[in-house]
Amino acid sequence: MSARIWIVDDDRAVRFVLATALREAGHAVEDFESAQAALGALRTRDAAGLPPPDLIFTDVRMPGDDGLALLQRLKAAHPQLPVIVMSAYTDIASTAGAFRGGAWEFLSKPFDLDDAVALAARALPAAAPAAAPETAMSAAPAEESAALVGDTPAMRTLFRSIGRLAQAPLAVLITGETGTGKELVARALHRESPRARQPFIALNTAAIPAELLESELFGHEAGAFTGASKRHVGRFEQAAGGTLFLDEIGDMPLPLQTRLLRVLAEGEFFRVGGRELIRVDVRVIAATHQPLEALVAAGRFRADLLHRLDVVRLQLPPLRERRDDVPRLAARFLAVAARKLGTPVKRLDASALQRLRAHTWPGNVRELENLCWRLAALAPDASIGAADLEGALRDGALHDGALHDAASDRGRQDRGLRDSASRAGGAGGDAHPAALASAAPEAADAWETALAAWAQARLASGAEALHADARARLERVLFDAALAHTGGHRGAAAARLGLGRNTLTRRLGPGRKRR
Ligand SMILES: Nc1ncnc2c1ncn2[C@@H]1O[C@H](COP(=O)(O)OP(=O)(O)OP(=O)(O)O)[C@@H](O)[C@H]1O
Repeated sequence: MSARIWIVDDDRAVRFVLATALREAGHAVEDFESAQAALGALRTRDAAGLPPPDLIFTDVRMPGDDGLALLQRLKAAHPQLPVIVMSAYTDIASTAGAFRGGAWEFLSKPFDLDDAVALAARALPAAAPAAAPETAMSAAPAEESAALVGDTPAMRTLFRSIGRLAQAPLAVLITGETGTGKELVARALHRESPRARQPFIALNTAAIPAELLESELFGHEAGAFTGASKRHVGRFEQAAGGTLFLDEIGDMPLPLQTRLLRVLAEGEFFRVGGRELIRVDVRVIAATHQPLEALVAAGRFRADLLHRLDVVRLQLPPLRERRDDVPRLAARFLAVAARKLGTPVKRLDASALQRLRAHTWPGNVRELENLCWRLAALAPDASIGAADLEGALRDGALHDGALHDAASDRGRQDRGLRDSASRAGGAGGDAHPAALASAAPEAADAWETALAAWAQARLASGAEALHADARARLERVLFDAALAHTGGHRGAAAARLGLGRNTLTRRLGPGRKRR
């Protein structure tokens, strides 16, 4: 099919090669070196009663009006006109900006000419009506939008998908190994969506004890169960109007899966112990490092829930499949670490980069991030060589669980620690899990993660007197464990705990049976 296609780009070489390829494909092509020139030509056609071109390719960064401003004007005058936005800047802010403005497709530069011609062929008959530009624009500054680092083909494809998906209110399932950036992607989807000004609420299903999960998700009324002294607003309600990110969805207990499915289908629910029907508009983004199909086959995950969550799937590639991103990720992490540690920025020399390229990264980007923090804190010189890496990689393997299959659990623990550190506020927010783990290896124990999650949940729900509550729970667990160990013998249990017998007895309270 022959069509009238315009190309707008200040780069003459791009105009030339693209126009030539499109002409060879049988199209009538005109090219313009600026947005103003193209708009002038469009006005002339409009005035003469001639139809607009069938398709426009435009670059983003050009002197004068940029491609996104051009897109806006084109869409205002001719909403049906398909526009393909081209750019070397494939960050999420650019791709999302293009799709938000109504772009038909985003073409990363440099591109393959055959791909560009094929894209044009698809755009011409398909020419779907463009989405109206959203009024609720992202409030995030460009720098923050670029938080997801990557320039490999896999990441460019991902950024394009994020830019496109952010506009659609579809359920998204993010899959990928631990540490590949699933949560970061979920945040980007939210930040670039029309919901950006509403809350983004994350819940790590694996980090919350199963018995607390239901009330965490849906809230509870005062008196709903022992210990529920006040009404608690669940994550669904907290996320009203925004996005709820359910991480490690594969770990959700089956009964709760059933409840979640019903809520997703009906858009309404009762708080635990409540009678008031709560309606909320929430976009759910789920993530998992587990093969959910296999869990379905094993009867551990509901097939119908999978279908509801898995409307669109984003598969994040492991770092070993995009090793070209390692240097820029490392540079970013070293810079961030230096800023937070207040030290000069360190750099990896060629030998170090080569060594990192050879690494298999079982802990993915998180492993690299932790390594960079260790190096920022511990490497002796500003220039980091391959020799400096050996110790750090070895430590990392131990701390990140990279030598074992524990990478995913460790990842969760790291995050639990970081969350609790950052919620502690002030300088604590800058403490990095790797630094904490190096200082006190036992700090990464799972129970601290669970405690952090519990504390966060309680704080989020407005609970007070947390310390007393936590201490009571800690003691109960410790006492029970020690008593179980000593066959219920209080004296022996107290001795093992390093407490006096009377202290133990007093703290156990009158309700406990003696031995
Ligand atoms: N492309 C990226 N650019 C910059 N930082 C990244 C990128 N991907 C991941 N990270 C960083 O790596 C760490 C792990 O990312 P994230 O928590 O999103 O991974 P995840 O896949 O959700 O992990 P898990 O499966 O363990 O929950 C985070 O600190 C995140 O900021």
